[in-house]
Amino acid sequence: MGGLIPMDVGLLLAAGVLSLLWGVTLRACWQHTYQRLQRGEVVSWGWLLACALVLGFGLWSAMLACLGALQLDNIPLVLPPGSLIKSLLIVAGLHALVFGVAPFMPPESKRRSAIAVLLAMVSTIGAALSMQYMIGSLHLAPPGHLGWPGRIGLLILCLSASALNYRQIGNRWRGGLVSGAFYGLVLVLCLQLTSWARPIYYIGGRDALTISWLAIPLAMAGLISMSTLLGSTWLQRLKMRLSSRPLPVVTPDTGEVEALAEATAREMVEDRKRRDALYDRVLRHSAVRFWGFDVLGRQFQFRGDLSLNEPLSATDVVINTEEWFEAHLHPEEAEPLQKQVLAQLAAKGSFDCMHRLRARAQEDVWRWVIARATVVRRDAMGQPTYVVGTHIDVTEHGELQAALDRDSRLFSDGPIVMIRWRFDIETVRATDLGFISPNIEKLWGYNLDEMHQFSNWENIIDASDMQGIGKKVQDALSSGLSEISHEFRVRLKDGRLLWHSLFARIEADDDGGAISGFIVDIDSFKRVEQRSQEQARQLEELIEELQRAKEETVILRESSEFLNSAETLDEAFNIISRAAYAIFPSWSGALASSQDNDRLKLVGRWGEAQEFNTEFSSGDCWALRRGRAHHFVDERISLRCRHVHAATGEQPRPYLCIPMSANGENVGSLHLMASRSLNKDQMLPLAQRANRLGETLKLALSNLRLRAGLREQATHDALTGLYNRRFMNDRLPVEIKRCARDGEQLALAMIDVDNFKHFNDQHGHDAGDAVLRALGELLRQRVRVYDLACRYGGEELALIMPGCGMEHAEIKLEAIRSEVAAMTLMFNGMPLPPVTISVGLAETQGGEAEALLKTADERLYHAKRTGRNRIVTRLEHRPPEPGPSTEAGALNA
Ligand SMILES: Nc1nc2c(ncn2[C@@H]2O[C@H](COP(=O)(O)OP(=O)(O)OP(=O)(O)O)[C@@H](O)[C@H]2O)c(=O)[nH]1
Repeated sequence: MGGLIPMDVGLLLAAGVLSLLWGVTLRACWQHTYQRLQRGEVVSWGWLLACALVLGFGLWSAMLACLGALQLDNIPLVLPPGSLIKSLLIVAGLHALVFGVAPFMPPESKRRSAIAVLLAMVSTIGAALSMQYMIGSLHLAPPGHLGWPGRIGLLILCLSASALNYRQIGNRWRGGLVSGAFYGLVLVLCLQLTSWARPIYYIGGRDALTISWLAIPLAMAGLISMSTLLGSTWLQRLKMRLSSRPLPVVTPDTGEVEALAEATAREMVEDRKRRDALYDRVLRHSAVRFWGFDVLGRQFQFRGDLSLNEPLSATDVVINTEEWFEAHLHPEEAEPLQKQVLAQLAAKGSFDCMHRLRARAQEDVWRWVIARATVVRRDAMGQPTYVVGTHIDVTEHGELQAALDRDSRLFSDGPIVMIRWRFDIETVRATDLGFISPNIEKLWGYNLDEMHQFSNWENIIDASDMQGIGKKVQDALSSGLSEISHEFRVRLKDGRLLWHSLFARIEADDDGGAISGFIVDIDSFKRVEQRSQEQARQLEELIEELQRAKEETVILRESSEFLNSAETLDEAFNIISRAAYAIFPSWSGALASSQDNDRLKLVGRWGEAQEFNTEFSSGDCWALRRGRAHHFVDERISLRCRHVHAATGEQPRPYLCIPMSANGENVGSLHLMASRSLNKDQMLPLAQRANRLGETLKLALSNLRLRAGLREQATHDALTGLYNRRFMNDRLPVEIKRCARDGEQLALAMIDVDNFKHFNDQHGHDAGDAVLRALGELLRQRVRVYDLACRYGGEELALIMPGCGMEHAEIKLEAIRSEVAAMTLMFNGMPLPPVTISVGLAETQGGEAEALLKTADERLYHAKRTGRNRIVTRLEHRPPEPGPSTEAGALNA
């Protein structure tokens, strides 16, 4: 260090120790002041004064250090050049430059720290330049120059001292090295500035003066910055003093001072208790506890209820971190929370976190807590040393949140669609969809944009269902009701059609109306309901069917009984038409009877069965062709009979055709026409019923035929179809008596074919039979309904004519005789010769049948004897006359 500082080891050590002591003092002063200010406590005037003095001393020393670096030995105002004290002061001042400024570096703000350092540098440089000017202008002597060995030695000295000092204060070697490096940099910069300034200084007084003007503002800036820092501290203190209660005036009397001090102390204790009580009450009701965490000591300090639901303790609780974690933290939370906290503590920078944890309230009772933390103290390297925070019990909030989440999930994911739309009061048409819950997309497949387009709703909700809702709204508005419910179908986006139900409230205001409510899917319920309704309907139908079947059975049984008693087909048809009308009450119908040549003719009609032709052949009806009931529903699925007609371009109503056969022979048919259109399913049970009717008719008609056949056989002659002799013998006395009772005559004609033996011999017995059949047919056709034509035996016939006298009987028989004589019969394709008949005619009124028969027979005999082919009404003796020229007559002649 040249001639300025002796390169003496003792001196260096002394300088180091002194600088160390001074730096520690300065640091302690300012740290104490700073911490008090941070806690909002009042800093005493003594501390402030001490800090100011130490800082001022440091600043002045810094200036001296700069001067020393400039080798300005001749500083007359301060100390003799080269003295030990001066040297020590120079080293101490340089060291103080860094540590004097350090307390003004708030740990939380790097920016403010940088500003403080900058200000210190500026002020130091300014002061040095300004001093250089002052001294230079006085002595005009070139300053000495500190060589590089001196500079390096000084730098090593400062680095060592600084590092030791910082280690002492901040307990960190790294911090010491950083601060020492900074210190050395400042020193080197000052020395370099001196070297640069020297040539300028030698130019002359005027230029030096120019530089001094530059130096003066720099020095002033340094002083102002220091004053500002000090002033702000003082102002803060003043502000805190003004806001606090004025301190009692201290009187010179010692006793009074003591009493006052005691009273003040008591008052302060009471005040502290009140504050604690208030603080505890607030804590108790706020479910908040405060805590502090000593990072280095790994201890928690709690202020408030440890378990969050037990009475608060006024005293603070200090507990080891691990113990607290074990005792109060949920096992699932401990590990992740520890990791999280340690990671945040290890990280540089701010520490402000919030997390949720489960803390033990009682044994097996856990409560959710939100923990918030912030760093309030850091070491010189900015690492957190003390963290404060709060624990807020959010269990209820958590439960509420969970409930809200559940509600929200129900709202957004649930099966209920919330909806609100506005509508026009007059038309009840929807005008605006105000709201629809977002779960609509999940439930119906349509997104919210699609739902907000009301025109799309026609595709989504059936028009009739929408009208139904509109009608409900209208009814509610007119009746003053405010609530509606309606079931309707929704077509989902995937095409499914599902039943939904709307439950809504109607509000009307000046702008129109609004409907708010919810829609739920009731499709499964609806389907079950529909199924049960369908089953109930089917059951009802079954019961109805059974009832109908029962009634039908009664009708059929009664009809069968009547049919069994019927003697003729006419009677049977009458019974059948009544039965059909009873079984098919709403149907119209027609009854057809078989005629000759496979033709059928309607013999009865009821209702409006105009579509059935009055005459048709059996081939026109599918039922007659197939021998079983036939039904027609419509042209697409059924075959229509030719005997059923309809207007051009139209098709007939559904109808049924039921054949009526007896012993394999069609005797007629029953035709029924529905009053309305039916489908196939509706028609099938009716067709079955018609089949049952057909089968019953078939049976009854067969019985009728059987009975008729037996009766015919018993009373009729098989060859001629005339009544037989037994019938005649039975009926003749009855008819004679009936006529006698009515006062009428009865005529009896005995008719015999002339020369029939010869005819048989000539043309064969079959030809003779044909003659007899033709005679029987002729008699049936020519006599009145109440006349009885009988075959008396062989070729002899008889005709009983009740209520008929001889005169009319003769006329009648004469006509028959003439017709027989003129009749030409064909047999085997060949004409047969004509035959004649002879007739014996007699009459009676109440006489005996035998006598009448005898008389008639005698007169027949007489006719034979008197020439045949004639009618004899009385016995008279006259010669026989030749008959007409017939083969029989010729033979007879
Ligand atoms: N083909 C046919 N012939 C019958 C039937 N019944 C009776 N005859 C015949 O009729 C004939 C009756 O003959 P007669 O009684 O001798 O009398 P006739 O030949 O008609 O002579 P007159 O009665 O005197 O004119 C007999 O030859 C019988 O066989 C019948 O049912 N069919």
